[in-house]
Amino acid sequence: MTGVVTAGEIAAWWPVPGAESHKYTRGVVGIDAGSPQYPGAALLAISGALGAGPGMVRYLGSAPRDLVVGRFPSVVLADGQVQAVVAGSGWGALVDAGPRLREALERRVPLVIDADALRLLPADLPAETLLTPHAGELARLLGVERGEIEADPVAAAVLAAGRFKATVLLKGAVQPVASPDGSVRLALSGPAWTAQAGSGDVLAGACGTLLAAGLPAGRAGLMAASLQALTASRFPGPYPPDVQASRFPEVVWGLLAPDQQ
Ligand SMILES: NC(=O)C1=CN([C@@H]2O[C@H](COP(=O)(O)OP(=O)(O)OC[C@H]3O[C@@H](n4cnc5c(N)ncnc54)[C@H](O)[C@@H]3O)[C@@H](O)[C@H]2O)[C@@H](O)CC1
Ligand SMILES: Nc1ncnc2c1ncn2[C@@H]1O[C@H](COP(=O)(O)OP(=O)(O)O)[C@@H](O)[C@H]1O
Repeated sequence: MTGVVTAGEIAAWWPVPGAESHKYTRGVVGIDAGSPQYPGAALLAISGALGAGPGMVRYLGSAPRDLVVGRFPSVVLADGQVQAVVAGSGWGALVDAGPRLREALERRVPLVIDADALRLLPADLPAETLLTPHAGELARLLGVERGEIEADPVAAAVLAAGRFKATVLLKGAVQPVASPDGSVRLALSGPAWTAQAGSGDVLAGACGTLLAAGLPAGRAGLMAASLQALTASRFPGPYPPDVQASRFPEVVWGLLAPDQQ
């Protein structure tokens, strides 16, 4: 049986800062998303990362830097220590994905591998790697038709996690998170308002923040996907994905302190 994660589990796992916390202990997430071809993907991934409550976001990608700090002044452009990296969203054809992914791997921290970085997975992925394909990307990775993935997303996620020895969050209407040991859980589901260009980039950013906070990849995937779904349930309507991400904190607070809502 495949269990659905509960709101209570998400609240219990949420990384709440303590009195002694500082930005580096809360977790620094490096975002290598976006490019001159897809600059918006950088902003979307950053909006998702910030909405999940990181200690710091470093921008490591190739989108125009003025665009990034003009929109998000808390983002640090200087390279340095990170505890997790999000790689691949919006790289497009202008980023040389092989060297770029190797650079991310050389940091030896947990990774979210999304979108264009999923085209060239190395044989040995680090522990706590989270792959975030949609059905089209997973079909390409497994060399099967997309319909096969959509017919049984849970089986497809389990197959992929075993094959790539990494945790797999398969995006879509039903969102299984499968681990290499064969276990699988479903994220909470939400309305299909989230099915819009850029929601995946937001989700990757949120996953990165939770990995940087030290959560195992499976929990990070379940928490971030559920947070996005819960936000779309609480704030239904055609909000763009970065606006949805800006409401994440209210939803997190609702999980942590339900009686104060
Ligand atoms: N504002 C931006 O800058 C955005 C940039 N994006 C970037 O755009 C590039 C292309 O991404 P795409 O995903 O469109 O293209 P891909 O070429 O990776 O995938 C397209 C194929 O997958 C199928 N597919 C797409 N989404 C699916 C889903 N959720 N379920 C099932 N099948 C699906 C499509 O039917 C198509 O066959 C990536 O680099 C991506 O990160 C997108 O994330 C959208 C927003
Ligand atoms: N039917 C649906 N119901 C709810 N959420 C959905 C549905 N379809 C897709 N999503 C969400 O939309 C996002 C789509 O991601 P993706 O296809 O990678 O988009 P993009 O690359 O354009 O950002 C994911 O976050 C997924 O959770």
